[in-house]
Parts: sequence; structure tokens; C-alpha cells
Amino acid sequence: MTRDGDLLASSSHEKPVKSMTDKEFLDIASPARQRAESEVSRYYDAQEPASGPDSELLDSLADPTIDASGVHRPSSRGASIPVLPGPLQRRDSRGARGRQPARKSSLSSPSSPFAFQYHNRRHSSTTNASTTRSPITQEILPPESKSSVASEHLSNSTPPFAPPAGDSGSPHIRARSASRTRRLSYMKTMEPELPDFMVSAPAKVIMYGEHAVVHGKVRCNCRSAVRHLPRDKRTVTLHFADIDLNHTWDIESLPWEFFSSPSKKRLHFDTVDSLEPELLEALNPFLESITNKYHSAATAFLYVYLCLGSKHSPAAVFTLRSTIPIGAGLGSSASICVCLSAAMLLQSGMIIHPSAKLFEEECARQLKRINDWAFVGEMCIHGNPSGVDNTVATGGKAVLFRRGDYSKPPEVKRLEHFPELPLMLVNTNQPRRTADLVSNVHGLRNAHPTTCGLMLDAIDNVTAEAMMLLDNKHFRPDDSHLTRLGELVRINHGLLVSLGVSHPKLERVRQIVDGSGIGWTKLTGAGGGGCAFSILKPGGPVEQAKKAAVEETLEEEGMVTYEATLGGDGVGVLWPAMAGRGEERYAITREMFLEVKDSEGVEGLVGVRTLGTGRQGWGFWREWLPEEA
Ligand SMILES: Nc1ncnc2c1ncn2[C@@H]1O[C@H](COP(=O)(O)OP(=O)(O)OP(=O)(O)O)[C@@H](O)[C@H]1O
Ligand SMILES: C[C@@](O)(CCO)CC(=O)[O-]
Repeated sequence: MTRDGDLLASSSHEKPVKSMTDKEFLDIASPARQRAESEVSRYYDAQEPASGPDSELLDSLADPTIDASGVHRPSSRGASIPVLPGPLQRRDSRGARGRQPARKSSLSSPSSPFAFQYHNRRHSSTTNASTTRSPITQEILPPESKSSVASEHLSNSTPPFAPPAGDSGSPHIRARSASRTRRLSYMKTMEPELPDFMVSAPAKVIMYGEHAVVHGKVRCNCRSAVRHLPRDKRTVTLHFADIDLNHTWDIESLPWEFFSSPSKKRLHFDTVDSLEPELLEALNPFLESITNKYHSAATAFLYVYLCLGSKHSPAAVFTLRSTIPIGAGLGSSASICVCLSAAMLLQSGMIIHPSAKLFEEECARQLKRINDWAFVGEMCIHGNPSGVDNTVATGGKAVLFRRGDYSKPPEVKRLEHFPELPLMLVNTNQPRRTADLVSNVHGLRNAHPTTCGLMLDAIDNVTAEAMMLLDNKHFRPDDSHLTRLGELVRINHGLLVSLGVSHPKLERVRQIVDGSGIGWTKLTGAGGGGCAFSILKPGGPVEQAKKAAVEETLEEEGMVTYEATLGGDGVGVLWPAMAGRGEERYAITREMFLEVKDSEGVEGLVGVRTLGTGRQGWGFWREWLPEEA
């Protein structure tokens, strides 16, 4: 559905994601935007007559560091980008009972590690990549990986096999030399073409606007944390460790002929906005033995693999572990699709490691590719996604996302002033499927177009107003501003209830949290179960005690509570998959990755460095500069 005033990004494939500049954003001829703008201005005027005239508000939004193409170019390091580090943290139940202060645990940091390793060899003994890699990969593989892999090969193989000088003519030496050649070529077939590497992508929290977006509305949302890895021979293995799905395909027997036929072939920089029924059908025989209830993730894997790969793709094992609760509204499917897309594009050399040498424009271009292919995966899982989840998981930060016309790319505005908010996330542990909820809303909307249209407009309004409050230099997370946001949270939740996407358990969370007076609660994501979040009122010991009691009650009722901070990086890569420093450096093997027991173990092994916290060595494609880069 197209709406008046939609800003449309260029559909040129090689252009970076077109984000709205603040100026463009203000120019949108959207009634919701204009209403929200005047309400927010009135609100800030009433709050701070001395410092909040309209012109200042508008100035703050017309950021000169955003250029005409929408790319953010901060004029100096640390230009007003309040990035919020810190993953989602599961509350320690001891804290809830008040016996000890709440101890933050990294246990449930919602990250989705994806392991991608090659068979038989650790990175430290990899071969000269250029001798065995396909031509395209040779050209565009990350330069640092080429040189390190090549020099390791030389230093590993030359000394033990070199004949003594002047001895090369003797029959004995010739025999040794022939045997050496045989050994070398045998070793080459045993060696991987590329080093092991890992990628990661975060979870997301939608603060306002879900469901409206799939009908062409605006929404504002944020993310928390995620990640992943690969391995080889002439097979490709998909191992989703969390859902016990482990399947191997013979690469050459896959239906390449369908995917490479001239009418169906898509290039890595193409934007694909619908799935081809013929291609899905061609995949069926390769998926029919997978009966796992989460099998749509395997469809997503094969579809993207066949689009981006070839018969000559290096053999690999894609191993995935996620600490994001599945189907809980935190974008678990999107984080997986982002990891798969990034891993496959990196593996085939179609994007490169985001080293410091990459310009912001190039980072944006590569992020767009990752996001576009992640969206293809999301279509396999969801049916009709808006693309917001993969967009947040790819780019990170808080974003305003708008998709009116599905034949055009969405508009994405990264929020520069997004503040740190005290949030509590509650997982009701009530399973549901996003695809079902989206289709229910669709059905309701068809049955009651006028009424539902008004509700979706109201959600649009709430989102616009919240966005203008939050992405504003006048915002302070104090009582009055939080109350305003909280009221919008409550209104948004009420509208979602009317659209039929709440659940008794979500209403119970609201009853317990809002009833105690500690905050304002709303479901997040598709609804029907899954997670709710609450904006918490600032407070002293009394409020803390109330919060502890609330958490205890929720846990007694079988729910899980998390402390969350929002914002930070999106998709990241660890190339090669190594940890430690200097002589302590070691390869993170697939076995290690699978052995670690819980999310805390995964975090400890492969923890993503996101803006000042966690493990070193991870690279992020950034269109923006973090404050402490
Ligand atoms: N850890 C995982 N391993 C394998 N597949 C997963 C994993 N997590 C999610 N998935 C895939 O994603 C699907 C769940 O996606 P769904 O959209 O229903 O939930 P969500 O993405 O968590 O929620 P929302 O879209 O509301 O944010 C599963 O059916 C499965 O196919
Ligand atoms: C319900 C929905 O709006 C959010 C799912 O996280 C669906 C979508 O936008 O793809």
C-alpha cells in the first residue's frame, strides 16, 4: 500500500541504503508527522520555555552532518551519537528476592552466534587461498586474509620440504621431490579454501509501531545483541544447534540449474522483493526429510545459498547458535537471516571484512547487500515481512523504518539522539508464529478496512510522536518525559490489543507491572505471546523494592525477565575466527563453539565487541561513528 508523502529511496542496486535526512523527514507531507511535530513542539515548549523554541527543535533535526545522499558524516569523532552499549541481560532471580543486589548476568544476552568453519584444518594451517579459490573470490577476498593465509602457507610448507642446495639432480632427490609434490597436492585437497570465520547479528526490540508497518506505517525501534561461523569438503552442512537441525547436502546435486537459469538468476547486488515459486518448488526434494518444526529456517538457508553460491562454492559447515529466544518477538529469525546472508556474501567474496579502510559509503553498500539477502531469508520464514527486523539486525542502532510500497526499498532513518532508557523485557514463554499474527491482522483489516485503517493511523501517530520525542536533544529520561513516552507505550499497546494480537499472558504482564505503578508496558514484535517490554519510571529504594517484587511474581508465573539497553552495532564479523592476543592467540573451533553450554559460555567464547565492551577482533560495517571509536 502506498501512502501520500512516502519518501522513496533510489532503487538503484549499487547505491547505499538511502536513509532520510532529518530535513527530508520534516518535509514529509504526512498528516501524522505534522500532528506529531506540533504536539511535540507544544509539549517541549510547555516543559522548557527557555530552551525549547521551535526553531531550536528544527535546528537540532536539520543535522548538517548528514549529506545529500543521506549518509551520516559526523564532522568530528563522537559527534552527538549517544550509543548505548550493553547487551540484554537476564535478571538474576536472587536479586528479585532482595537477598542480594540484582546481579547482572550476561547469560541471556540475545546474541545469535553463527559458526562457519572449513573441514579438517584450523586456520593456523590453512593453505594459500589463491591457489584453490574460485576466480571471483581471488579478486575480492579481504586483502588481509589473502596475505595472512598465503604467508602462513609459505612458512608452514617450505622449510620441511626444501631439498638441500645443489642436490636436486640426484635420482634420490628427484624421487623425494616427486613425493613432495604428491604430498603437497594431497595436502591441498585436505586443506580448506578459506579460513574459519564468524559473524553475528543482534536481536531487536520494537518500541512502537509493529503491525502498522506491514500496512505501510512508520515505526520506531531498537536492537540489543547477536552472532555466527563455517567448515568444508564437497558438501554443505547446516547445523542449527538450538533446534537440533543438522543436515548435509552434496553441493553438486543441488538444483543449481533452476537458480542459474537466465530468467531466475539474481546477482549479489540485486534487490529481490519476492520469492520465486518455481525456485521454492525446486528446493522441496532437498527439504522434505527435514521435519523439524522450525524447518522454514532451512528453506531460508538453501534459497539464499543457491542464489549467492555456485556448484563450485567451497564446502562448508554452517553452525548456528542463538541466544535469542525463538519466536518471542525479538527478531530471532531476522538475526539468523542476517548472519546467513553476511556469511554467504563473505564466503563468496561479495563483501569484504569491514576494515578501517572501508569508506562509510562502501560500508553502507555492503550493509545494503547483507540486508537485502537477509530479507530474502525472512520472506522464506515469515511470508510477508516488512523488513524492519532484518534492517535493525543488520545496521544496529535505533531506527525509524518505513515501508509503504513493497516494490520499492524501505526508508530507514537511524536515530542519532536516541537516549538510554531503563527497560525491562519480559518473555511470557508463550509460543506463537509471526507469520500467523501478520496474516490475522491482514484478515481483520480486510474485514473492517475503515476501523482498522483508523487504528493503524493512530499507531502511525503514536510512532511519529514517540520518535520526535526520543530523537531529540531536549529529551531527558526524567519523570515527565518518561511519562509522556510511557503514555504512548500504553496507547500503542491498547491499539495492538484491538487489532487482536495480544494474549492473556501479555495482559497479565501488563497487569502486574503497570498495576504496581513502576512503568508502562507494551507487547513487542508480532504479539500473540512472546515478549513485552516496560519503560520503567526512575525511582529510589521504594521503586526498586517494588520492581524486585514484580520480577519475582513474573518468574513465579513462569516468565523470564531481562534488563535491556538498546542501540549499538549491527552485523559483525570475526575473520579469521581467532581469539586471544600475541602468543596466546588461538582458533575458535567449531567443536569449542558447540561445546560451550549456555549463553554465558557462548558469550565468553565469542563475545562480540560492541562499542567498548566484549571481545576484541570483531569488525562492524558502520555508516556512523561510535562516540568512543
Ligand atoms: N536459534 C534458531 N535456530 C534456527 N532457527 C531459528 C532460530 N531462531 C529462530 N529461528 C527461525 O525463526 C522462526 C521464528 O521466527 P518468528 O518470526 O516466528 O519469531 P521472531 O523472529 O523471534 O519474532 P518477531 O518476528 O516477532 O520478532 C523459527 O520458526 C525458525 O525458523
Ligand atoms: C509484526 C511485525 O510488524 C513485526 C515482527 O517483528 C511484522 C513485520 O514488520 O515484518
